[in-house]
Parts: sequence; structure tokens; C-alpha cells
Amino acid sequence: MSENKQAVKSIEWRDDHVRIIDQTFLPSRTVYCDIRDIGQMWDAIKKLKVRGAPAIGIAAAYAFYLGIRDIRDISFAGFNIEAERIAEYLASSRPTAVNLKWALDRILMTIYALREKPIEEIKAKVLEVAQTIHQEDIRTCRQIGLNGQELIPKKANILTHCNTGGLATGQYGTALSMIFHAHEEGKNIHVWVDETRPLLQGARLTAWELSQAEIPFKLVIDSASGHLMKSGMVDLIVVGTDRVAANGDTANKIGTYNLSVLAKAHNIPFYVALPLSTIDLSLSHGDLIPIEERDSAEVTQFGNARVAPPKTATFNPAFDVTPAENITAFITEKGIVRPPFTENLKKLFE
Ligand SMILES: CSC[C@H]1O[C@H](OP(=O)(O)O)[C@H](O)[C@@H]1O
Repeated sequence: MSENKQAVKSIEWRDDHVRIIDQTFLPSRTVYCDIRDIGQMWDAIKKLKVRGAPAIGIAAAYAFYLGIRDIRDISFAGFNIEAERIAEYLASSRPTAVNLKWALDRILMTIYALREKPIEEIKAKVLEVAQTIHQEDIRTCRQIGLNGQELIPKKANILTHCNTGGLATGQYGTALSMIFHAHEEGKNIHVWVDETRPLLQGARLTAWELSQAEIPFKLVIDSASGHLMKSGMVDLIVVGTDRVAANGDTANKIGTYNLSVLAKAHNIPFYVALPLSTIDLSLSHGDLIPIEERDSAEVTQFGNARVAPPKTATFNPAFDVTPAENITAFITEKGIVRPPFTENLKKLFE
């Protein structure tokens, strides 16, 4: 894919700090935010200034370095205790996307392996690992897009939910990477973009990314998806994910489960695109995936406009879990994974 089509980089390491696009300002303004300390990044992840499972993992890896950068005159044991405290603090920002824990664990393992080395050397290695996680993700997301092409016919109406593009990853994205690459290969595709209440990642971010890439799309309200499928207007559905359990149960943005049930009822292929870093084999099934609940204001307000009476009680889960039996296949950087998922997801790591 030509680089310019996917110029958007949601996150970058710049000399001594992290620069992110503050996604809460999109699509009206492209605002960059320079993150210089761990607390600032915790807040950015919590408030979805940086968001999307892979991007959260990359952001946390850089934040880990920001957290240890100024530690001096300490024993390795003391440094270890600080490192574990930092990992626990960053993990508390958002619970569902396993990429956060995956990246933090990868850095902790790096530190443990360097126990005899000088602290300054360990710090340098942590930054190097964060940059490696970032660069690996860019390559991985491009490969996901390429691997998914056999599932996208020359002409297709594709429905997608939330945002899974360059903004949610190091670059390219996951489900959107399949769409970007299909367009680049000259396929005649059209995308139905779910607005994705309550934070409108579809309307604000996916519409913005598809516009930048000049890919034909129409924005629809979430509750239109059933009508589209019943009317034969959807050829396939592709979404991202924040955590896949060992049996293939999949946590993704709230509303994904609804789509999967409708897809099954209408015999429409339902695909999940993801990097291996989003698979959590330690959880046997999806009921074990922690589901983030977010503030009431996201439901009772639309921007700054109140849409419900004051003191309205709400329930605002940010994710739901799609059972493996509703999923046609997973698209990963190692290829397409079909049922039986328990067996075939495990094989990806052998
Ligand atoms: C490529 S992972 C994108 C994934 O993350 C989104 O969640 P959020 O916007 O809350 O970070 C959503 O679940 C997407 O599918």
C-alpha cells in the first residue's frame, strides 16, 4: 500500500517523548499531544486520546520507559519493585484490551532477563523494546490486510464497527487494513460504517480514515445494521477485537455481538481481524474477559448536549463478547484461522 494513503500515525516516539494524535478532537481537528510522563499517558489511554488495542499496547510500552527513565541510584531489586509497580499502574488504565498487559509483560520479562546489567543499560533496552513493539505492529497490521484479501471478493459491500485503522494501531489497522488493501488492489468495495455509540469511533474516526483513503463508504446508525443485512446490502462483516480467549470467544466494541447474531441469521460471513498480541490463551473462554464499564456521561450526553434527564441511571459497558460459534474466521498476520478455533488458535503460537 502506498504510504501516503496511510500517512496517519496515531503515535510516534520523538527524541525524548511520545507524540500522539489526540483522537478526542477528530474529525474536526487534528491535535497532537506530547506525552512526557507516565501519568499523562495513563490519562490519555483512559480518556481514549489514544485508543485501539494495538495502539494502547504501544502507548503503554513507551509509557513504561517514561516511568523508569528518571530512576537512579537503586539496586536491581529496588528497580524491579518499581518496574512492577509501573506495570500495575499502567494496566489499571483500561482492562479489556489484552495488548496493554501483553506489552507490559514483554517489557517486564526484558527487565528480568537483564538482572545483572547496569540500570542505565536496562532503561535503554526498555525503550528499544517499546520501539520494536511499535515497528512490529506496523508490519503485522500490513500483513493482516494482505492475508485478508482472499476473503474479500472483487466487488463487496463490507460492514464494519468502531475504528480499527491506523488510529487504533501503529499504522494501517486490522479490519480496516483489509479494507485499505482491498481498495489498493483495485477491488470495487463500499463500506457501511457503523457510527458506534456512545463515543462514535465509527462516525468520527473510521469515516475520517476512509475519507483520507478516498474509499467509498456510507455512515449508518448502529441500529440500521439489521435492516442492511435483511435487505441483502451486506456481503461480509469485518471487525477488530480487544481480546480473544483460547476458544475464540471475542471481546470487541459494544454492539459487535449484536452484529454477529444478525450475520448468523442472514448467513453473512463474520470476520475478526487481529494481531497475535490480541489473543489471550490464558483465558479458556470469553466469560473470563474483563469488560470495561465507562462513565454515565458518555450515554447521557452527546458531546456537551444532555440527552437524558439529570441523574439518569445508566449501564455503559464499552465491550461485549461474541461467542466463537458466531465467527466465520480470524485474520491474523500468520494467516486465516478457521474452526476449530481452540485447536487452530493454539497452533499460531507453536
Ligand atoms: C484494532 S483494535 C480496535 C478496537 O479497539 C476499539 O476499542 P476502543 O475504541 O474503546 O479502544 C474497538 O473495540 C476496536 O475494535
